[in-house]
Amino acid sequence: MEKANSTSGLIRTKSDQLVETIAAALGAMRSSSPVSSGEAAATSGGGLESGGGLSRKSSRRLTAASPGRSGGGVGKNTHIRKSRSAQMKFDVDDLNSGAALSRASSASLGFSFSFTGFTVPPDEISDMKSYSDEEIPEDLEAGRQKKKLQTEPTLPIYLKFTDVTYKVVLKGITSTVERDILNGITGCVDPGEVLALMGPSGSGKTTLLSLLGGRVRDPTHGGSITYNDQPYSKSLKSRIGFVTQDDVLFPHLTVKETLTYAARLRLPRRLTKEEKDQRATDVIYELGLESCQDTMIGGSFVRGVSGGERKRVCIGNEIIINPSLLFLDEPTSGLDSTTALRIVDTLHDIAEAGKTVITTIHQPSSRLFLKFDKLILLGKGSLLYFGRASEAMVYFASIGCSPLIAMNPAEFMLDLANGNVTDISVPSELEDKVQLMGNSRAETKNGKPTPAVVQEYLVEAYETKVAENEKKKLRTPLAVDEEIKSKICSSKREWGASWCEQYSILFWRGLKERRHDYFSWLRITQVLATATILGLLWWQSGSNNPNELQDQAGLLFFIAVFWGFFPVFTAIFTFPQERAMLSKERAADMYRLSAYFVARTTSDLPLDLILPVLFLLVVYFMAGLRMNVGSFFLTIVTVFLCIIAAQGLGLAIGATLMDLKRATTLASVTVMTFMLAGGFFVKNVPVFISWLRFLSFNYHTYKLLLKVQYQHISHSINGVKIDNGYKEIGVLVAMVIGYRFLAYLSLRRMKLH
Ligand SMILES: Nc1ncnc2c1ncn2[C@@H]1O[C@H](COP(=O)(O)OP(=O)(O)OP(=O)(O)O)[C@@H](O)[C@H]1O
Repeated sequence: MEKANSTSGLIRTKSDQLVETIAAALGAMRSSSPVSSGEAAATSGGGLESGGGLSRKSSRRLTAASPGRSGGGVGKNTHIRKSRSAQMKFDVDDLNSGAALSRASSASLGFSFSFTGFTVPPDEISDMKSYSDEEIPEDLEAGRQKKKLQTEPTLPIYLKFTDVTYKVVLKGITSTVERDILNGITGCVDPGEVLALMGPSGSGKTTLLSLLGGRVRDPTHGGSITYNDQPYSKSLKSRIGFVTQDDVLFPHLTVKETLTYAARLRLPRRLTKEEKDQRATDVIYELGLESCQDTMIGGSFVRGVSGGERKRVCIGNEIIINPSLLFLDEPTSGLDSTTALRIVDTLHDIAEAGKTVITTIHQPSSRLFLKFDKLILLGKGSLLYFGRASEAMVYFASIGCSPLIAMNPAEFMLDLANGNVTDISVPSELEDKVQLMGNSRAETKNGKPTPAVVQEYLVEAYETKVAENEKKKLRTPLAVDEEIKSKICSSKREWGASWCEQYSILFWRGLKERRHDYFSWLRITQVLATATILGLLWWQSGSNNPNELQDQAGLLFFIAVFWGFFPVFTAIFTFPQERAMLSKERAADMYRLSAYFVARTTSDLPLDLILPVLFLLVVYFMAGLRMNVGSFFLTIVTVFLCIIAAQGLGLAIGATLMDLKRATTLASVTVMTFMLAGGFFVKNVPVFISWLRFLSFNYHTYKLLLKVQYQHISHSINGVKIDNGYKEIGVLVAMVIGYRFLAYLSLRRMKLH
């Protein structure tokens, strides 16, 4: 209480002291700001209610004085008192930045505007909710007591981008069209700042974010993007955190498992496993995920954590590496305003620790908007505003665009960027233009300019009034330490774990993620049911005469086909299904592709090998196949070889096509061809197509199974010659390796694309 009193005392004293300075500052501002003289004149009568234009420091002071964030005791109506007194608390810098102009221009429109959204009329103030200490909402209280993540200092990175352009080539049936996605975007962001990229859907936010985050290594983009005045290099990958728009997470892992595996893979090797696990725990507490840490992430078909929690896990996955630069693509989309606020608060804490944070945002609430330091407003790929978020309204007022009714600043700017000027005053310049042109190109039904005309005006206004100034500011050379320079320029990658550790982590992660598939009763029932039906159909079949032999050979051929067919169709899903995760993790240099590939292909083996054993245990004895241990064991080995070879083919098809529809089509044609060429249906294959047999794993498996069962009876069964079997084993082993190598190469190629 004492603290609160002394704080408000300080505020009063400071504001009193500032009163004189304000008048002088306003005078200075009138001459330096791009705002029209009429609006500047209004400033003097604007009053001091607005909090607009608060700098990062001062906006933080304002936040600190709001309920829930306040450390001191608060009494009845203190919320209002504090907000208002905090609004009184601005520096000369803030004034110079034009904060007062915002008030002036809005006051001139008959209402007073503040960056907390709307300024509430005095008679409504008494109705506003205030909090006593006991009443502080749980969520805010949790945020207040949130444990801060302790991390070592990171390399501060100053991100600068000048005249960034990007175009795509759209190939039609008859022609090729080039489409500009970004047209000369310029801006910068310092360590400790949060830059928001705002704009309507399709305005180019994600594209710009991806370019800045080094995710689009497309040489066709123009302009320059530098990190501490150095171009992008591979070593930056481990200093960049990138939270994508879609939550790419494993649905069956728990929150804790997800973050722990990320920590073990991504944190530097010098940290022990315990330290890495501790970091994961710290992040869980930092993001307030402790209550759901043992809950599965969930997905479309699995119930899991909530959308907000999932988003926080995605952020956790990136902040766990203590990145210097953190990029986020719409981290608050689809979340309620309190959860969104909590996420943006977290981003602020991250920035406060010296990191550079860039986030795209769709339609922030006014409370969220207040929290951004810098803002880029995009409209159809063009820059409509770059500068301090708190000065955006002042800027738009200066070019004659102001809200006519109380409006969330973000909503106002998005309307403008969309060219929608309903409830927005347009400059006389633009009105004149509409009247002069007076045609359908410039005018809509209600006499308002068309979106295209508004857009054109905004781009032009920014280019003529602000762009050059901003560019000059960017040109200020930044003193970069040589050591820092070398760290950024280095193209050496730093893996968080050795190859073997990566393999082991990925192997166990794969087992955990697919543990439900492993013990899927459906699969087990399917295999056992097929085995039982086969056993009944071939019940105690013999091999004493050619007819019996032919029947039994049919069973052996079916076994070869069955265990060639299933593995192909399960393996083709492997890489297409994990494509998003693989791209995300490889883009962050989490592991070597070879470690992932070997781990992914071996973590499925235990189940793939258990199922055929179960199958053969049923079929072998029910069908009365050759009764000795050696034959049973060799039958199992033969089926194993067939499974691993067929899996290789499935992996290769999946990895090459990376599209399930095309992959299943190709796989079904291939499997059918191999089955037909397998030596059971056609004995006299024409010479010109006989080579097809040698590609068929069914043929080699069938031959080996015949050899195991009947080598003591005959040298030729059912038209198939039985020899020593080495050739078949050699071909199957070559297929096991060859198809996998092909799959690996395809994955590498996918990365290059
Ligand atoms: N590779 C591409 N090929 C064709 N068009 C593209 C490509 N990449 C981006 N675009 C187009 O560029 C525009 C900007 O896309 P971008 O994803 O950056 O927009 P956005 O502002 O992030 O949108 P949203 O808010 O809806 O996510 C869109 O119209 C999109 O269709």
